[in-house]
Amino acid sequence: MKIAVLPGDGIGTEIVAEAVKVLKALDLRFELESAPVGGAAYDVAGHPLPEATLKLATGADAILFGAVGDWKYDTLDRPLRPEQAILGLRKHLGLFANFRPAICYPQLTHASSLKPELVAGLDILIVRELTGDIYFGQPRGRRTAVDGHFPGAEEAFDTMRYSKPEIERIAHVAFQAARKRGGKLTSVDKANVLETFQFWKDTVTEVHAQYPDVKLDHLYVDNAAMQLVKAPKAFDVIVTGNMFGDILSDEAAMLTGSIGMLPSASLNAKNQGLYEPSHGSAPDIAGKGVANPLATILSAAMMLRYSLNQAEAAARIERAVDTVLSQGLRTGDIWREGDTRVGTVAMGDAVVAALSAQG
Ligand SMILES: NC(=O)c1ccc[n+]([C@@H]2O[C@H](COP(=O)([O-])OP(=O)(O)OC[C@H]3O[C@@H](n4cnc5c(N)ncnc54)[C@H](O)[C@@H]3O)[C@@H](O)[C@H]2O)c1
Ligand SMILES: CC(C)[C@H](C(=O)O)[C@@H](O)C(=O)O
Ligand SMILES: [Mg+2]
Repeated sequence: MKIAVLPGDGIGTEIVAEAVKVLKALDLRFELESAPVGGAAYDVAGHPLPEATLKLATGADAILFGAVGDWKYDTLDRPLRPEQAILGLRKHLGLFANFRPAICYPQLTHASSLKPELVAGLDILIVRELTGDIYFGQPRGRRTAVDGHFPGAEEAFDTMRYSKPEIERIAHVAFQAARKRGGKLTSVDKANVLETFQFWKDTVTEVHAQYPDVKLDHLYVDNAAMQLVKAPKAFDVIVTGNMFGDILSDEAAMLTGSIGMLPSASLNAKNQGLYEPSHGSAPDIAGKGVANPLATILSAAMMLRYSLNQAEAAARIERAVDTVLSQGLRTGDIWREGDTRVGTVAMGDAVVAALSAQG
């Protein structure tokens, strides 16, 4: 089993180091090989996704990814910015199915942005389509407007588009996930305004015919954003497009206590996967040793389960995370009065200690 380790920049290097430590503490045989990506790769190789990094990722059984991006690269041409590395990996590897589970650990109900009773027992799954939508639609660019409110003015444009097979395959993934869970799927769209999302809604409805055991409902994205903070436990699985999924998953993260708690898995048709926390490189806290590594550690657990066929080892990591939270250990983002505040490394060490205590 070969794991490509791509820490990236910002807190990426700090959090991935902890996840690697946890993986090495398991009694498993795998080969870990690291490569620079994002700003770190731009700094040494002049490109955020160098050929060698892409080759390593392509040949690996799974990829453990940290985070990329920093405001200091914002003046670069778009193709050279760190974020293009993660977008490029998703596109090159066909990682269309992104799973973002928002689980509120019982120990963290008081760290949630919502009242504890609204999030106690929360366990929802966002299935985000990851290789289409306005993120990748062509054409895009800048030009002189020939019509619109200001003809003759400079304008910028992107294209929102989804093909039927793209919607069908993510719908199948989501229905199957819902079938294994609570049997309820909510498709989130903006069909009242956008043709792309009327097509999305129609297509998801058609695919539903193959999953009569799953209850399907549809919500407009603005209502979904509101319902997520009003009654998040009413959801089970949410399926949505690339951009809405990006936004709703950050919102859902705060229900669990912090964006530092939300792992993710991005899978392709061959079940090859890239595993990364849902958050970014957090330039505001990078280098300070305070970032929460648990989303990355939990992403490593998802990697063991989904790509490496090691469900038992995955469960061990999840139990170890539960243990450190029960011990009252908290990084700053989830710390509340009475908890023990720890840094990134101490949190990783505690997870390793909890693993060895399992025997
Ligand atoms: N997949 C990725 O690599 C990814 C994801 C999101 C954003 N980004 C990029 O990251 C950069 C920063 O973006 P942003 O600030 O909008 O989002 P961000 O997710 O990096 O940070 C948002 C806020 O959450 C906090 N935060 C994030 N992760 C944390 C953790 N593990 N522990 C504690 N606090 C944490 C940060 O300190 C910040 O206050 C941008 O360049 C953005 O494009 C990359
Ligand atoms: C960094 C950025 C391109 C990325 C996205 O928008 O998909 C991030 O926000 C995420 O959620 O993984
Ligand atoms: Mg995001």
